[in-house]
This record gives sequence, C-alpha cells and structure tokens, in this order.
Amino acid sequence: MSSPVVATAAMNLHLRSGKTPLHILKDIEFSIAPGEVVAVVGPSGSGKTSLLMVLGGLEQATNGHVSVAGTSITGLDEDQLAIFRRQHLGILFQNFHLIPSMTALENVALSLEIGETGQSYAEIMSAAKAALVAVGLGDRLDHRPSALSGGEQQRVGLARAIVNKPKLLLADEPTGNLDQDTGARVIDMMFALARDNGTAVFLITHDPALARRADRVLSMNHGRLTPLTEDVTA
Ligand SMILES: Nc1ncnc2c1ncn2[C@@H]1O[C@H](COP(=O)(O)OP(=O)(O)OP(=O)(O)O)[C@@H](O)[C@H]1O
Repeated sequence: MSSPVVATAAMNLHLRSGKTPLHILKDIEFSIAPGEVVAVVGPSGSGKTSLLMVLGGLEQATNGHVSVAGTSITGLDEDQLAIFRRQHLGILFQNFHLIPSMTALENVALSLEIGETGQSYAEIMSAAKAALVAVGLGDRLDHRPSALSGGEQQRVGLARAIVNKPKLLLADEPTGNLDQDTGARVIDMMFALARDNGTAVFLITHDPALARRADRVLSMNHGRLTPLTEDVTA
C-alpha cells in the first residue's frame, strides 16, 4: 500500500484572542491516501479552515505531528514552507482569487512561473493550456476573469491549482459562490482530475450533496475531527 499523502497524529492548535487562550484543534489524527477525496463538514467556527491552514503550512500546529507528501512540516521554517507549498500543494478558494488584468492562460501560467519549476516559457504555456483544456476551457484561454461566468472562473482556479500536479489539493468551500448544478460540475471535474493524477483532496464544504461525492466524510465539532456517523444524504 502506498504511504498516505497526509498523516497527522496528536496534533493540537492553540491560538490566543487577546488574553484568552483558545484550543482550536484538538488531538487531530487522520490520514488521506493518494487519489483519495476527503470531505470535511461541521458547524461554522468548528475549526475546518484552521485544519486546512495547518495542512497547507499556513498555520503552525502547537504540537503533535503533521506530515504532508512525506515531509514532516511541523519543523520547517518559513522559507522551507514556501518551497513545500510550491512543490506539493494546490489550493482552491471560494472567491476564485484570479488576477483581473490577466487572461485565463496567464493566470494559470503564473502559478508555474512563481513555482520556479525550471520549465521554459514554451513549456509553461503548453502546460497551462493543457490544464485549461482539461477543465473544458480550451476555447477561453484569452478571456479575462470579468468575461467568464462564475463556474468558468472557478474552473480556471481549478486549472491553476492542478497545473503543477500537486500531491495535495486543499479546497475551502470552492463552490460557495456557485449555483448548485455549476458547483456539482466543478466538483466532479475536481475529483476526476485528482483521481487521474493521484492527488489527495481535502475539501471543506457545507453542502451535504457535495460531501456525499467524496470517498470519505469527516466531521469537525469544537475542534475535534471524527468520521461522520449520521447520514449526510438525509
Ligand atoms: N488567527 C486567529 N486568532 C484567534 N482565533 C482564531 C484565529 N483564526 C481562527 N480563529 C478561531 O478559531 C475557530 C475556528 O475557526 P475556523 O475558521 O477554523 O472555523 P470553520 O469551521 O472553518 O468556520 P466556517 O465554516 O465559518 O468557515 C473560530 O472560533 C475562530 O474564531
């Protein structure tokens, strides 16, 4: 069996709000296999985004173990974390986060240029184009975000997130700004691309119908992560 892309053990996150100590994540222990899609559901403020931030090296766990793509990220400094993110992570946001003055192709290519992949300009453009073709936007390469629908913008976001073939894709409410059908299409595409590339997916969603499409659903409650026992389809 191949080793997990994500593995955490006895991981806690403590933050402070003014003088008040907050125990945000409590004894988190879970893993995600290559190509596996894990959805996380749970009430607002329960800690879902905080866990995503820890997995992305954007927030440091207070203690415990966090390994992503074979790297123990708890001991890395900021520079090492930046390299880790560029090499292994794709991130899909709720608000798309595309650069308005750039075309779809330029937005996707930028992620490879920033990633310092060592590829030539021609190779970068070719990979960016292939990623946009894969999300069905081969005929929208030169469109700016303002000339694209919400669903199309999120597909550009998806192309940008997967163009470097990440080991782990983090997605925080990626369909929150899309209608249900469009959201479902983006999610299906995301899952198919992840499975084809062996990319593990950590998906936060409030939508039970989307969660149901994942391989596994976990529930976050007051900072504790547990397998979902109730029927999310109900
Ligand atoms: N930088 C911070 N400093 C202090 N408290 C924080 C910080 N970031 C998050 N929190 C608190 O941690 C808790 C968990 O927040 P988090 O954003 O992880 O929840 P969530 O489950 O993703 O919520 P939502 O579904 O509303 O996005 C909240 O009580 C929040 O106020």
